[in-house]
Amino acid sequence: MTLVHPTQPGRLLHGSPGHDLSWPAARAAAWEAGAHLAAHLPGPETVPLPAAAGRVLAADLRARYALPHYASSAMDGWAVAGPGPWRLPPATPAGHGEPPPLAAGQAVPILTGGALPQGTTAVLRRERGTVSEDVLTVTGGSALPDGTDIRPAGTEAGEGDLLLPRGTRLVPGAVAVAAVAGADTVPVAAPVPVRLVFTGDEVVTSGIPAPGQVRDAFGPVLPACVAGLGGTVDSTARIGDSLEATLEALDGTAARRARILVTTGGTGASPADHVRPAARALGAEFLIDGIAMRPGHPALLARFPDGRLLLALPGNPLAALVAVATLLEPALRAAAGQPASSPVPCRAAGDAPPLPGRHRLVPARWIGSGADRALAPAEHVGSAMMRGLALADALLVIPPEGLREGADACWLPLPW
Ligand SMILES: Nc1nc2c(c(=O)[nH]1)N[C@H]1C(S)=C(S)[C@@H](COP(=O)(O)OP(=O)(O)OC[C@H]3O[C@@H](n4cnc5c(N)ncnc54)[C@H](O)[C@@H]3O)O[C@H]1N2
Ligand code: MOO
Repeated sequence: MTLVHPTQPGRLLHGSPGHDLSWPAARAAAWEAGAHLAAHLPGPETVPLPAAAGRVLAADLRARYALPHYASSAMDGWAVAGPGPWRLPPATPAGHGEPPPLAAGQAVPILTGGALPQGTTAVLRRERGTVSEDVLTVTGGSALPDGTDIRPAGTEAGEGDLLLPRGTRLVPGAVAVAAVAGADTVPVAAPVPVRLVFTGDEVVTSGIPAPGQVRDAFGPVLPACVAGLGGTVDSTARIGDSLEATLEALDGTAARRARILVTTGGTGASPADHVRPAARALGAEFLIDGIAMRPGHPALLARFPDGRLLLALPGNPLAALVAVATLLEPALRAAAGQPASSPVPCRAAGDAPPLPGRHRLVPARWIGSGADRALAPAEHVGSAMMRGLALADALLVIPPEGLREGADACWLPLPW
């Protein structure tokens, strides 16, 4: 099976392809640019826990007490002491309060999560017990080993255990563990304000596009990508293909509030493409001026004199999202105080011919299982196509020398 076609002969590339940065070097440079930005952002702030979702933790979070902090019941039923049968106190309702101690041969009703009385040796779950005249027995008479359905204190964490390292993005599970561990407020990294600028006279945002028009693939998705990587969308703009509009979009009041500007389209060298000329006119330093990768080679990373980063994504939708995974992911993660991510080793399903000097990133899906698990490139993965990416599990990274069926390869997570 052939994964991708080799370079079409005679295909023109933007700029001077010999100067495109290699894909690994581009990722490293994007990380460095983000880390440089982070060093110039305001320090961490403390926010109430309910406002912390999506933010990045600025200090290690430790358990303020053992989890659970008291021995508790894992089931609704009875706390029992010693071997049965057990005598029940008359008409004691199950509750969550501190119960009186149990002597051997006694039992008391208990609820899931309830504190166990001192002396408890096991919990008998409701459906396994029979009560007759205040005497409780195990239904069917089987034994109840000590420790059954007891959650001992500290089984999940001891007091002071590290639960979330600094740099963790506070996804719902992380917020929940912070809450159960006793956090009321958390220190989070300063927000990284991002401005999104969508270019293109031909781009329409609703309905059926006329011939020559395209439906905007980026407006509905880039905010989610930015949030998923730890950034905050501060403003958005939609502009036509003019230099004046591009200059204003990159340097107006809203643009100056942002620390990272992300543009879509207009990265080429045609008279309708204004991102590079505008960046140059504004004195930007080009950190990455094209990447030796496919798709997405015209992507650009530049720094304005005031330190703001410009990340220019190519207009072709798959190219743009591959550039998000290649550049925005490391840059924004670094700026937001998260650790670097690295490509993950895997096996590739199928062959890919060499493409000298260029990495290829292909939307791919997992096939097989166990030792046969491998990433197989999806269909519909042309640079202007979204169908393959839509159902992909990952981006398969094909090195310039290509891949043989079953060869060791690596993958990048999708940037959301
Ligand atoms: N002569 C050459 N032409 C092109 C080259 C080349 O090397 N030489 N490279 C091609 C590659 S690769 C890419 S990628 C694109 C990059 O184009 P631009 O960044 O300048 O983007 P545009 O020209 O504005 O648009 C390209 C394409 O993408 C569509 N587009 C733009 N915005 C959106 C959007 N919001 N949603 C969906 N689609 C969008 C646009 O309509 C065009 O079809 O250049 C190639 N050309
Ligand atoms: O290779 Mo372009 O960057 O078509 O997508």
